[in-house]
Amino acid sequence: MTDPAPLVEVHDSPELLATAVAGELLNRIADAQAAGHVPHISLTGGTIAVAIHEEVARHAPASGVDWGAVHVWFGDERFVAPDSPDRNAGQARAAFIDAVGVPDANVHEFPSTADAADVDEAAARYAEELRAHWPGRFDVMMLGVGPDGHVNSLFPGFPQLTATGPTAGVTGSPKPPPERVTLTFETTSAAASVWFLVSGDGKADAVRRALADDGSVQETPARGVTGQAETIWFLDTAAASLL
Ligand SMILES: O=C1O[C@H](COP(=O)(O)O)[C@@H](O)[C@H](O)[C@H]1O
Repeated sequence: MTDPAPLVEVHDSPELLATAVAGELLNRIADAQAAGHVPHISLTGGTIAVAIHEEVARHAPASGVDWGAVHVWFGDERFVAPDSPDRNAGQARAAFIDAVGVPDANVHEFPSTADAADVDEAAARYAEELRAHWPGRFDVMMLGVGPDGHVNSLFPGFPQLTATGPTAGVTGSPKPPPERVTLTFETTSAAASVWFLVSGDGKADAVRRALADDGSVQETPARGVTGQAETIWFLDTAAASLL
């Protein structure tokens, strides 16, 4: 079976993009729960992700979502202190997780520098977390995209692009902070729905390269992720300007 062709949805502003994605995410979670399923979602870090998370918090009360029956994962993490403002998990907690009340047992954070000696140990510990608590499928995986085409902490030309195993440690990241931990393509390939979230003209060329008929994953890592059921590119007009 071939993966379905990616869909592109363009919104007039980053704010409208954030509201639309948040609404769609709440609908997907509520629908999955109505069908008797416990959804597992994977979050991304980055600017537009925080705006989306804040919209999730704003619309959560009317959504009918049972936050006690949702599992939250992270696509990548900066390997920093637990209270560092750089932590993707800390940003997501502040934006919506703590406000909506997902139980701590269902929030699967990557280890921080307080929990692991180095990025490789942190990656191994997250792989163990996946083995223990993940059903082998994400309902929705949200992915920010860097101007260089990176997703999660999978950077152009870096060895993690061909790593085997579910997770990988990263050192010398071109985007600070330099030490990170990431899901690999082996794990991102288990997402039913992959949603790319991209805002701003600084990302327009990365979006163009990712959606072009040809090109390489080594140059544009975003080309390496597709959803089993759907792949949607949620863009604002600036990010879509070179399509
Ligand atoms: O460092 C990261 O960057 C990307 C994209 O972030 P953005 O601010 O350019 O939108 C993000 O997807 C990733 O999770 C994060 O660790």
